[in-house]
Amino acid sequence: MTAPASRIYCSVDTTEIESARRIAGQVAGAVGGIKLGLEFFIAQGPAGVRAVVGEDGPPLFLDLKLHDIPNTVAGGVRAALPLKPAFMTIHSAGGPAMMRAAAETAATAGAGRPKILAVTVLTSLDEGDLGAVGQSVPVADQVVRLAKLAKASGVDGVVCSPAEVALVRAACGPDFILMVPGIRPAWAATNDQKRFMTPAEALAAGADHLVIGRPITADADPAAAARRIVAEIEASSGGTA
Ligand SMILES: O=c1ccn([C@@H]2O[C@H](COP(=O)(O)O)[C@@H](O)[C@H]2O)c(=O)[nH]1
Repeated sequence: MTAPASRIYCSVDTTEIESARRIAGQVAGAVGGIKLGLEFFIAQGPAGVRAVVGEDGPPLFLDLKLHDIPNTVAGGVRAALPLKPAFMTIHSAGGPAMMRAAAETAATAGAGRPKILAVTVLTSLDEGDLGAVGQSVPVADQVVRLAKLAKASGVDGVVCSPAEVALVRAACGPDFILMVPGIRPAWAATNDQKRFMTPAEALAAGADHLVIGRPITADADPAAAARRIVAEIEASSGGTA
């Protein structure tokens, strides 16, 4: 079984390069990679990303959640290829042609291509929120529906909450990548996350990777928080995680 630390992407949500570099340095070795998303990318762009992860830095999860017409999303993926992200995100709600365009564009980068992950239903949403946007279905049904569509559209995996991991795994098979935010240790604030579980619960359900931000980055000692999470995972799995 892969070491738990290597399965954690620390979400560094800040507008500041120095703060991002500091956190990335603090958690190095205690997590497997760094996730940079909209907040950082809008403020600092590709040069900021390079300043944080560099050429030989930790694996990069570039979480830009692209959602546009196929040609525009393909262009966004193409423009990101020089950053060599391990993972990139698009929204599954963009539809099959958009997802296929993203996957085909990523494939042009060859063996080191980014894996394309399709966001299903954001972990900050519950059934009431889905109803408000006209999707009056159980959240789990919608997540599984979008995950199957994503798989059929050629992407590498999805972003889903821990609550749907087992269902998506059963529907999409062992090789489909499940990147899972909405992770909250029992001692952490839930913030704006509505569908969440502990790190150990998410891994036991079948998650491949965990996305963890504020429980680590808002802690006075991010490295200690990351190590505490890894220790809790190891303890819960009896050392087999
Ligand atoms: O459904 C989703 C998709 C992406 N995210 C991102 O993950 C992190 C979570 O950060 P926390 O501080 O651990 O809540 C954040 O960057 C989101 O943009 C998500 O939470 N849910």
